[in-house]
Amino acid sequence: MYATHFLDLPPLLSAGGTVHLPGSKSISNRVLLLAALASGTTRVHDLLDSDDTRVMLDALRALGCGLRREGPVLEIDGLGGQVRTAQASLFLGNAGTAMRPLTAALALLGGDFELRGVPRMHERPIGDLVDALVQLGCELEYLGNPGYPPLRIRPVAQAQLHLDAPIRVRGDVSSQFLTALLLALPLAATQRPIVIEVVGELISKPYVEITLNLLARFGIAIEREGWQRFTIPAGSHYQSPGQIHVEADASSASYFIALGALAAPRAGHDGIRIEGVGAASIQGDIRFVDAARQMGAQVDSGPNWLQVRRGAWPLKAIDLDANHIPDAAMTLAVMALYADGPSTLRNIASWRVKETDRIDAMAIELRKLGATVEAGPDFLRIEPLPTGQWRRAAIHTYDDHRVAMCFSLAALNPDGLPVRILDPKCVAKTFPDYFETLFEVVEPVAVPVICVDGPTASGKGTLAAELARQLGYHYLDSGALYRVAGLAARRAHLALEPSQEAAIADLARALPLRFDAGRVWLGDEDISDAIRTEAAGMDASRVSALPAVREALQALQQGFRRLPGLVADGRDMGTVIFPDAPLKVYLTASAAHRAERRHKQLISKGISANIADLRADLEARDARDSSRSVAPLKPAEDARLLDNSDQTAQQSVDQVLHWWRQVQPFSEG
Ligand SMILES: O=C(O)C1=C[C@@H](OP(=O)(O)O)[C@@H](O)[C@H](O)C1
Ligand SMILES: C=C(OP(=O)(O)O)C(=O)O
Repeated sequence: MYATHFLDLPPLLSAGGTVHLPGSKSISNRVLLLAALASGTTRVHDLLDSDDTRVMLDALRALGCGLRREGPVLEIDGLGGQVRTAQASLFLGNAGTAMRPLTAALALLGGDFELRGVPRMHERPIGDLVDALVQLGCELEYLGNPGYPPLRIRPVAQAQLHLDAPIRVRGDVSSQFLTALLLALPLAATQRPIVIEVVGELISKPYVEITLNLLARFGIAIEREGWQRFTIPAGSHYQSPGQIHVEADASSASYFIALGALAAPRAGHDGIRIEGVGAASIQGDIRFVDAARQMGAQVDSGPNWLQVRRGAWPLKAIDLDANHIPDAAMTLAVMALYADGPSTLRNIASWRVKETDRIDAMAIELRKLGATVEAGPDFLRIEPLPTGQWRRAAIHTYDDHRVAMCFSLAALNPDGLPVRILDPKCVAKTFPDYFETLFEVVEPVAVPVICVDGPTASGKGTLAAELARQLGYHYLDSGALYRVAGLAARRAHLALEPSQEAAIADLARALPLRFDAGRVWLGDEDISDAIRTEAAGMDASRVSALPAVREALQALQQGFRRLPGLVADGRDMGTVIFPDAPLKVYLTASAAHRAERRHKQLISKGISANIADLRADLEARDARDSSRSVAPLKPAEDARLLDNSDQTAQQSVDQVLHWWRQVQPFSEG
């Protein structure tokens, strides 16, 4: 997951390959609750691991539920209708699928509970569900604004519940209120049937189908008359199915279906293949496939896979009542930019009460890209965005995973512009590795590289590693490669001189080298410390003067250029290895400053050193590095010079980030 302030997506050229998507949020959280309420142990396969499921798991654990991980399987010991903890304060993040169903279940289970979430959760309505539960005789109290979490639940005896009359619940704000009652009321239906009546038009109906389907898997067969009346038969009790598999998330699939529809085919691939969800899905969002086809996508499917290829191009505009696919329809709003006319998404009022006001958020951010958008109380109308009119935008994501994921598709724009996604970690709600998964199947126009070259002890490593951290980019410490080559050559008893050039180059080419969490590995050995000695530095300088060794290491270094970008530090990054890098920095400091820094570094490691000697060594090394015939140490012609003699590390980082903003500007407004 990218936990950076922003993630810059370079313009994308094409896409192709296979993605395995994480489990469905809607299925995962329903299964967790049902397994917790049931008698017996349930083994859940392929459960989604994300913020929304984590808050549900934490809540179940707090209620006394036994949870065990066995590799990819989670084992849940059901509570059999009895909570083991009669008092708890539960934090449910921004998970509607945890807050709403747990409210109903806990109101019926009996106990003293507080349910809270993130600030936005306290703006998401729950009044219709609370009204239904109060009608039933449950005791709930608002701790903040009436109609919204946080909530306090107090115990009531089952005998006090009014189960004779139908329980009426509004269905036009969120289907999760009905889902919550359906999931929880079997707790009270042991003696008599319970009837639920929906007031008003039920929205997001396919989510109620998921609920009914999973209840059936846990032994509860709900009878329904249309979408208005649901009966939970007398004698209902949750029975664990033993094992249950969670399908991949169909809403998450929408971004990859769209990718297949939008992107030019990638050489050597036949469109995008999505594994884990397909035509046999119980998730309503699989119907996104119909909408994508209507826009021109070619989609083939099997029971649990989809294969998507670009069909009509540009896409065909769409006018759709998207009430049945409220989550996936956000993806259509970005696809509409690539259509042959204006597209309209209707009957989407519920977007206004989800992770953010999604109608406003989509309109604002689409306009930042240059689009003309009309936002109404329950619709969005989006004009296509012609070539030449796209703008570089920093997309505000409103802590809404879907805003972040759908706007990544703007990186396919025909104007070849990058897109900045602010706060990319918001995808953690349902798809923590979304961007990593995307990067596996897209081909960028070019992967951006920032080169930081300069003499020894100029602070390149510190600067480059920090830049990489802040940008979410990969990091290449090319100096380490030479150090490793030097170390390997020494260990192979090769003299570090031209007579052994070919042998050292062969060795370098086959180095089993790995950079992992700030450590350097050679095979199974952590050699991070061994390559950091002064002697290893001298050896690195020696082997790096051998042209055949440099050539052997070139391809290895260029292989580090992967999405979303690279910060490479060394001596010839800008001149030889990445000559097309959009930003090259040549970092220097006076020999006196560098000797002083090196001295401090050594002293802090308990190694005694003499500043004058260190300075003499540095100067000798500078002279050797800048006078060697191959790739001598010198600034690239287009490098920006940065003398950090009188700068703090932070000031250097800020300076380079300022240059990077000049090279790659984004409009925030
Ligand atoms: O029951 C569910 O799993 C969901 C129902 C839908 O909400 P609404 O019924 O509020 O539209 C959907 O947007 C949400 O992501 C998940
Ligand atoms: C609306 C969503 O979430 P929640 O389950 O919190 O309602 C969503 O995932 O798009």
